[in-house]
Amino acid sequence: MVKICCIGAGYVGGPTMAVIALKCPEIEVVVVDIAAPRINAWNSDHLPIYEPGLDDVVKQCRGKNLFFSTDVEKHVAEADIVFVSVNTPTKTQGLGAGKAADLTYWESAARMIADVSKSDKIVVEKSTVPVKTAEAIERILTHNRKGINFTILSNPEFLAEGTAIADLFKPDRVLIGGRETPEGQKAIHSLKSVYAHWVPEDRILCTNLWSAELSKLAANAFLAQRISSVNAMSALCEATGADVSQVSHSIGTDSRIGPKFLNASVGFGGSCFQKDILNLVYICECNGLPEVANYWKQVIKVNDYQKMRFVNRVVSSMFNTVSGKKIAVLGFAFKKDTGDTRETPAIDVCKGLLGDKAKLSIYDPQVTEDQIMRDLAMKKFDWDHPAHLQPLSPTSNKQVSVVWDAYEAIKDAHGICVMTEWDEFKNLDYQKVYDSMQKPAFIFDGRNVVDVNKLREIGFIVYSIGKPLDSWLKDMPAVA
Ligand SMILES: NC(=O)C1=CN([C@@H]2O[C@H](COP(=O)(O)OP(=O)(O)OC[C@H]3O[C@@H](n4cnc5c(N)ncnc54)[C@H](O)[C@@H]3O)[C@@H](O)[C@H]2O)C=CC1
Ligand SMILES: O=C(O)[C@H]1O[C@H](OP(=O)(O)OP(=O)(O)OC[C@H]2O[C@@H](n3ccc(=O)[nH]c3=O)[C@H](O)[C@@H]2O)[C@H](O)[C@@H](O)[C@@H]1O
Repeated sequence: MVKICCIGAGYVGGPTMAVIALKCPEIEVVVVDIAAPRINAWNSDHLPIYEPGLDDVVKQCRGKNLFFSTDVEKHVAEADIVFVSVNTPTKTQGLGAGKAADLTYWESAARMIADVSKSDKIVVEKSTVPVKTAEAIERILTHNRKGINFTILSNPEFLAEGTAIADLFKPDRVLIGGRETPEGQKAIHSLKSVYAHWVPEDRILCTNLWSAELSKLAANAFLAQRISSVNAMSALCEATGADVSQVSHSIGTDSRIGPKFLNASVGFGGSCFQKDILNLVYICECNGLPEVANYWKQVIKVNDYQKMRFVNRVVSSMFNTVSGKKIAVLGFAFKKDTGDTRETPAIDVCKGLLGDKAKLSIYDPQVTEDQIMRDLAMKKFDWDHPAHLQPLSPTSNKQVSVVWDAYEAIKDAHGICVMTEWDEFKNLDYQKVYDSMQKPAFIFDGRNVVDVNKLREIGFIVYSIGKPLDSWLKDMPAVA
């Protein structure tokens, strides 16, 4: 029986391995992690991450050919294929701070693999890593060699949160990069045969190691760039009376551009876009390509601009101050159908409003009070480390309350900020909402989910990203 071990039971390791176990009943899959609470949760009825369809997949194979364990060394030693799906945060100190990837967790995983191995292994980079990481990992693995052969492959993951199971069941492509040597090609073939259980062969792309590593960074950079491009247009739409949804639709029907990833928003969030682009920028700088670095840096700058533009809209619309005013924040996750808050734009928007002394009442159907308080207190980039290395208790904030119902959050508020596109925010009883608020009642829609005309009829002053401005907002500066 082929044995697979995955180091890192997170958003990628957990769902990816669960799907491999489901589709390959003859393969034993063990997911290991240093974080005991995470492993305990994977072994319980309350999985550590919320992902539609995941519970069902885990229930079907857990205890049969899918296992979760903290016994990292034992399972790595027994495995034929070791996936490494650990954190690769942005460095906060030293060389490359604020940009370069921190490979501490990857390096310690590689050293451990080298130490405990007693048989040949294929080591698979699942984490997103800087191009050429495989070279460094190979050195660590082979330096400690006791006659054992390690073959390294790059197999970056392209799933998106909220649709992880659907993405894994039917991926646009699976990418496998390896050395162009007989051993490298043999390892590619072995990994390919795992995915071939359910992925059509023409969707399994095989490249050299560096192309696979770079393709992952390039894919995220291109996706994020589309959002920054449409968000840049949204600012121009507001200034000119054009409607960004109409512009997106018009350009998206051009088959060369395509309709996806053209939704203007308060800004992109999530654990990877910013981190991976910063990493790309750093690699370009290190390779003496400052113009290329600056080109990609602009994608992040526009994203930061979009979040600040939103805060400034809120404050300037509400008579240039939100001090002491209750603002309801609807949604905190970085997108719908996930409880993940990593780099969510809601953090920057909330911090901006708190800076102007607003009182926030936050509601998200999947995010706990504990998590929100942690996020609002955490330093930039600190979230991307294993749980046991993060601050233990969240700092309470008197200006923030977290509630478990949208209407409760909204009651007596001066304004509403929609931060996540949860479906339930489309279907609120907005007449009831309006009646329960202070007047004038403002709604700032950072996700373009509300029916602007209907809300204006009720009496709301509505701001929607990139839409023709409410007459109330027309004379207000876009950036206060
Ligand atoms: N979250 C996502 O949607 C995607 C993430 N990625 C990449 O995948 C990698 C993992 O991301 P996530 O799963 O989101 O992170 P995560 O933080 O959810 O999971 C990483 C896990 O690795 C564990 N870990 C760290 N060092 C370890 C070690 N030495 N031994 C055992 N366990 C260790 C941590 O305790 C943590 O549970 C990152 O490189 C990320 O850029 C790629 C595609 C999608
Ligand atoms: O490497 C990763 O971590 C993953 O990053 C993204 O996936 P994810 O961050 O989970 O979610 P996306 O659907 O890409 O959304 C990212 C952010 O962009 C925002 N977004 C997305 C699309 C859009 O049109 N407009 C927009 O503002 C979302 O609201 C969200 O805040 C990529 O889509 C995945 O392919 C990749 O594997």
